[in-house]
Amino acid sequence: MVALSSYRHLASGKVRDLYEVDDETLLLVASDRISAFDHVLSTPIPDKGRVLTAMSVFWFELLGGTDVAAPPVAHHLIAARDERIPEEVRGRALLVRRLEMVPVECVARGYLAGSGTADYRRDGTVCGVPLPDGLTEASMLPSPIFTPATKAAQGEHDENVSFEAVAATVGPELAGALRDQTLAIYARGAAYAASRGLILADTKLEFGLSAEGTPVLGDEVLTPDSSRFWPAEGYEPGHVQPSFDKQYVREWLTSPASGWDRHSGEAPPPLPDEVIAATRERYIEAYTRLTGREWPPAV
Ligand SMILES: C[C@H](c1ccccc1)n1cc(-c2ncnc(N)c2C#N)cn1
Repeated sequence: MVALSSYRHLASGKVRDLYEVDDETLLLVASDRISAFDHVLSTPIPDKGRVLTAMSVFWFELLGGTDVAAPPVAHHLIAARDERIPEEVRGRALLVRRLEMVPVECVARGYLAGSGTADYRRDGTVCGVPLPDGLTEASMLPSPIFTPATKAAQGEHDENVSFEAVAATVGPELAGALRDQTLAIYARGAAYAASRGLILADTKLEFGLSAEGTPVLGDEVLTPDSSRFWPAEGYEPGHVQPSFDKQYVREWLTSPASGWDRHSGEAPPPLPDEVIAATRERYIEAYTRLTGREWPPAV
């Protein structure tokens, strides 16, 4: 049995780690860590890594399948079960093909939220895309838009950039292909989520390049960490929507019970057991509602 320590550690994000298995193969590990208000919390959410990994696998299979309605999406997933996946991370790690990653955060938005709302309020556009007057927080957009960003250093926010800036960086042909793939994947994810009573407000995808220079979907896909999921019941534009997965965490951290001031710059306090348990249940509910599969998945 191989140990995780036998793989070279390549990178760590807020809640994920990346290791080298061999020249062509990487191990993408999802931790149980959770971030909120730009802090990685000190209390993990049991099973969060496994649930989000299973969700990515579901989407890779759906998008990469031979569904006649849409061409299969090229992606980096090799295996979710493999003897090269160490026991200690089994179920929350994916064997993926090493790609030459494109340095663009490929974001699609069907609704106005987060930095999209801030940009819109400033000048009526998001990433240079003009939007109609009169939109508000959580408004549904006339049609989904591609709003790329450049990856910021850890702890900083990504910077929204125009399509033209992406074209200047990677060339107009690849920029167009990234936009088309991002919007196509968002559309399929949003339609599927809607059929399960969930709104996919936006998502962030990362791509690498095939030998022919075409986009290959990498990273995690359409998870609550890379996307905003809102319960369709209760959707109402005009205010920040409850996050499907992090609402309990956010409400407790901003309640007097936590004793924490989110604007203090101090680290948040540990979460109480009942918030941890309720959040774990929300991740499992997101998985079962989206996929229609039982939790835990059959081994
Ligand atoms: C942003 C993300 C990351 C994940 C986990 C921890 C820190 C960063 N990342 C993914 C790659 C990457 N590189 C080459 N081939 C690939 N197939 C992938 C993927 N996925 C590089 N960085």
